[in-house]
Amino acid sequence: MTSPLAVAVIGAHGRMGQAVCDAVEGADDLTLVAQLGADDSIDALAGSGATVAVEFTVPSATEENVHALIDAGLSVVVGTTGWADESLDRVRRHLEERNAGSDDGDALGVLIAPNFALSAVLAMTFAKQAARFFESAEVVELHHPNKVDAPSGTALTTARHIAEARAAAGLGAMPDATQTQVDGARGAVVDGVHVHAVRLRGLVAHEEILLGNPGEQLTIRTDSFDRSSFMPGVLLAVREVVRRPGLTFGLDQVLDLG
Ligand SMILES: NC(=O)C1=CN([C@@H]2O[C@H](COP(=O)(O)OP(=O)(O)OC[C@H]3O[C@@H](n4cnc5c(N)ncnc54)[C@H](O)[C@@H]3O)[C@@H](O)[C@H]2O)C=CC1
Ligand SMILES: O=C(O)C1=N[C@H](C(=O)O)C[C@H](O)C1
Repeated sequence: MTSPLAVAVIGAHGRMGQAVCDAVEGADDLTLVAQLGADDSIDALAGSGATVAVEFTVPSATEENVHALIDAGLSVVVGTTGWADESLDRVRRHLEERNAGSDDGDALGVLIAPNFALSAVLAMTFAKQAARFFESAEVVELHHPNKVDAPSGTALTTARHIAEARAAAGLGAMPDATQTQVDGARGAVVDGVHVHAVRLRGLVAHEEILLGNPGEQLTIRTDSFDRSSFMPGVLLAVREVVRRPGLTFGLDQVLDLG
């Protein structure tokens, strides 16, 4: 029998961190060896035996944590939002330097996913597939009011995928004759796609992608009613990241949906 994969959780006292600790403890093939909070240094992992870290913290801390975890010799699964292209490039380069000359078994991986819920991953995939067939597309994300960032990482990724698909299909700007009377009335604009953020007590994490043509509409909707929805994806990522040297962005890559 192979020994369980040793997992450290960074941001362990947060909403997602706590759920991840419980999920890891409930998995026969994983063992929880460290739980770090905001006041702990990554150096505290020395001697823990951790092979993989799961990182759910805050956008302002996540990149620094990931570099420190690579330096500490761990593969990393990241759910924290706020990843710009330049940050992803820095992590990709760091991994290339760290993995140069390593045996396959020693090479490190980092898997960053804006959303680990299967329904959300599929919604993003379907939106990307549908985008080229519609004149109009807008994204509405709806979350609990304790969320620190807007728009959500999922909505940003969805909008970017829609914009890429439209550009590849040669579609121009979307029809929109509106003159806004109040700043922000039409939401944020991400690569030409309008994105609207709702914060409402009682919600967890939800997104609607609205696609319109003359006389018809396609609505793609994903709802996470509970943080348990993210756990199968997080655990899958933990098991996969040790087999995937380098940077992987999006759970769709692991599910062969990319
Ligand atoms: N990818 C996905 O599927 C999901 C991603 N998220 C994202 O995960 C992040 C965390 O979300 P929540 O758990 O709801 O937030 P939260 O606010 O409940 O938890 C964040 C935790 O990180 C801790 N923290 C802050 N700086 C730290 C540092 N330098 N080192 C260690 N811990 C630190 C905080 O003290 C807090 O306990 C957000 O960016 C959120 O958007 C949330 C849900 C699903
Ligand atoms: O903060 C949250 O709760 C969530 N954050 C992620 C995001 O910003 O996309 C994923 C999910 O929407 C929940």
